[in-house]
Amino acid sequence: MSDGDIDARKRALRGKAMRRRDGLDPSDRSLDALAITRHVLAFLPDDGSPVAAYLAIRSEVDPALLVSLLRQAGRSVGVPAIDGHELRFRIVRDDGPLEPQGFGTRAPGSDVPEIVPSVILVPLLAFDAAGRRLGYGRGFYDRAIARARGNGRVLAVGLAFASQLVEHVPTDEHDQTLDAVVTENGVLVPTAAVSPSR
Ligand SMILES: Nc1nc2c(c(=O)[nH]1)N(C=O)[C@@H](CNc1ccc(C(=O)N[C@@H](CCC(=O)O)C(=O)O)cc1)CN2
Ligand SMILES: Nc1ncnc2c1ncn2[C@@H]1O[C@H](COP(=O)(O)OP(=O)(O)OP(=O)(O)O)[C@@H](O)[C@H]1O
Repeated sequence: MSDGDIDARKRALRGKAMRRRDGLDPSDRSLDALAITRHVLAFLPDDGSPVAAYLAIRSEVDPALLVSLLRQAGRSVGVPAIDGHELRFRIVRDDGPLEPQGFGTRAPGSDVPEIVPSVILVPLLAFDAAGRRLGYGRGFYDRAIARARGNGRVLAVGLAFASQLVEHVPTDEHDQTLDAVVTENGVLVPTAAVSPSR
């Protein structure tokens, strides 16, 4: 299958997955985010290492409570800022100013120090049981995860509502598979053998 076909399949799934997630009831989303927070806290290595989270947009799983609990536990937490084609994870501070980043996202400015995360919490539109993930289609997270993996051990953990699970996410060679996906139902650790996607 050509890359063009994969891109077209991704685009079709992206639209469908966005509509499905946007259609979830907001109070269900809040309750599910609470359950996801509990599952993540039980699952993450309790080693005080830095964690990359994100500032939720649209109907994403909102990790805000998780971020404050991790910070209260003394961990550095970063959120993504776009720097050219790369994401930098800048430290979250109380009431620190945020700059608009496009697509409704905001981030701490370039004066704010970066973290090198040992865990990256990843937003997504759809995932499958093998840990394949679909994002907004700019490849930012694929590049960030690939770079972090190139520099050492990192756990890429998707945060998702269980209803975002699909049969199969089409992938190309750039796509990074998640080490785990946490939903309101618990932690999904993908089975080792990831079958070829095409
Ligand atoms: N909460 C959150 N923060 C995040 C991400 C995310 O997925 N979720 N990102 C994960 O990557 C990065 C931001 N991703 C972006 C993705 C697309 C565009 C963008 O401008 N997209 C379109 C506009 C489309 C539209 O408005 O409908 C464009 O190409 O012009 C900007 C940022 C970093 N921060
Ligand atoms: N490591 C990489 N190097 C170069 N290009 C890449 C890399 N990763 C992804 N891309 C390119 O970025 C574009 C978007 O990728 P893709 O559709 O996989 O994004 P996504 O996973 O849906 O979104 P995101 O990672 O931004 O949340 C594709 O054209 C892909 O080829």
